[in-house]
Amino acid sequence: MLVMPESIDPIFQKLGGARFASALAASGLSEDIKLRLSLPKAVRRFNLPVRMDDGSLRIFTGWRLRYSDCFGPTKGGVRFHPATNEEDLTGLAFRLLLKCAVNGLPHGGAAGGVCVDPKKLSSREVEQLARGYLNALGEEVGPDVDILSPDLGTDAKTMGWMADQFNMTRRACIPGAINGKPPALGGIPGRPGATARGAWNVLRLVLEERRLAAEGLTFAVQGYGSAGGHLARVLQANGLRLVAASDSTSGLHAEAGLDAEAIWEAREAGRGISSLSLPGAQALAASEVLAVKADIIIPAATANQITAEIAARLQCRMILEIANAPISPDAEEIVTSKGIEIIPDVVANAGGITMSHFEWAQNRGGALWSAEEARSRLDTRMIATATRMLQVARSRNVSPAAAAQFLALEQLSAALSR
Ligand SMILES: NC(=O)c1ccc[n+]([C@@H]2O[C@H](COP(=O)([O-])OP(=O)(O)OC[C@H]3O[C@@H](n4cnc5c(N)ncnc54)[C@H](O)[C@@H]3O)[C@@H](O)[C@H]2O)c1
Repeated sequence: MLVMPESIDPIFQKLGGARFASALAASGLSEDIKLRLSLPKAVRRFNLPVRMDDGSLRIFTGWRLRYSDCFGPTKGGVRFHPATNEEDLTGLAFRLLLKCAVNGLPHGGAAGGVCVDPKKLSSREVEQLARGYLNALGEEVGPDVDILSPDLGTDAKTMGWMADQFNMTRRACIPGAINGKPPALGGIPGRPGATARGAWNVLRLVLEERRLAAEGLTFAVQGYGSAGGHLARVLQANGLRLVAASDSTSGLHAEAGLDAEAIWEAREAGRGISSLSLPGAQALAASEVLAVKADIIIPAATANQITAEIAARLQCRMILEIANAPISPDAEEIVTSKGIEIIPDVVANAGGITMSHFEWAQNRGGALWSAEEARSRLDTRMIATATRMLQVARSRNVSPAAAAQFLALEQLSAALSR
């Protein structure tokens, strides 16, 4: 694909959304750097044969997309999901690059996956696919090249198969190539709650900056999953009140407060929110949780959930972005025109990737960190990034969301000016 100067801006609109595109326009980045940034470093597509349990052969399509290794080896998830496609993976890898840039992580963004519904495969078939995926990457995977981690439809078990396959092909034990492994195989303790812990650190600093006491503030969570559910519990433990929550089954609303722990226990037991009846709570549609009256709204489900229609009905002071790009492009201006503060995804949800970076660093150093050590390092990094973001916002008189984009561009410019 030949990229002409006039076609660069639409590419960035698509890759990084309006927020990135407007920061880019104000950044004065050279045309050379824009050109370098406009295309991924490498895109691989492969066909993966799997011998099914019934003896038939099926071929699944997989991709690995490495956006840029300007900060270090690329790093990113591998998803096994029926909607996997190259365009979405390109956007994911680009946003991961921005996240590494803002958070000063020595990695470039990557994303990969296979177009498959793993729920329709047996465990043996998924194992074949995971091992086949790793084999297809050949030399383009490894702790100094590209590091794989779990994403939709993949978990610690899948990553364990890939790590085993990687070690077999290299005839060595090299744990730093695959992240999200079980702790017994070199995974990092404390990974599951890392995104929530990081987000709380960021929120705490933003509240301090705005001279708001956390105690007694109300919040609502859309997407009571690993990230959203952990975060609801952390916020409740710190004195905030959960007034609404939803998962894909339904939502609940209670002005006087919902018990974050009770909803988490139900989730852990495999029961959705629709199965719950909590004292004083009324049921409401999953997406309506975003429009309830609360100080902080936390979208933690999927992208583009805050549509223009929802944005017009928002009744909050702040949005803490846990899902990636949860505000649709046409809604962002409505949100900001209402004076609602956005705590941006690239900083708010970076606890997970930061902990994942620690797993790689721990594996390369050959040491095993304690959960306490990993958490304390996470706190230090998250506080440093959030503090920088707020300083830039103050000094440039822009929103924290814009400041985060400026920080990313500054880092990218320094790394790509050659
Ligand atoms: N888990 C992490 O460490 C992490 C880190 C960074 C970003 N994120 C982002 O946060 C989001 C959630 O990730 P997760 O790991 O918690 O996933 P998860 O699968 O554990 O949880 C997702 C939750 O969202 C719910 N959901 C899905 N669609 C919904 C809808 N339309 N309305 C309400 N609820 C809905 C699901 O029922 C589930 O409870 C994703 O966008 C992910 O990219 C997660």
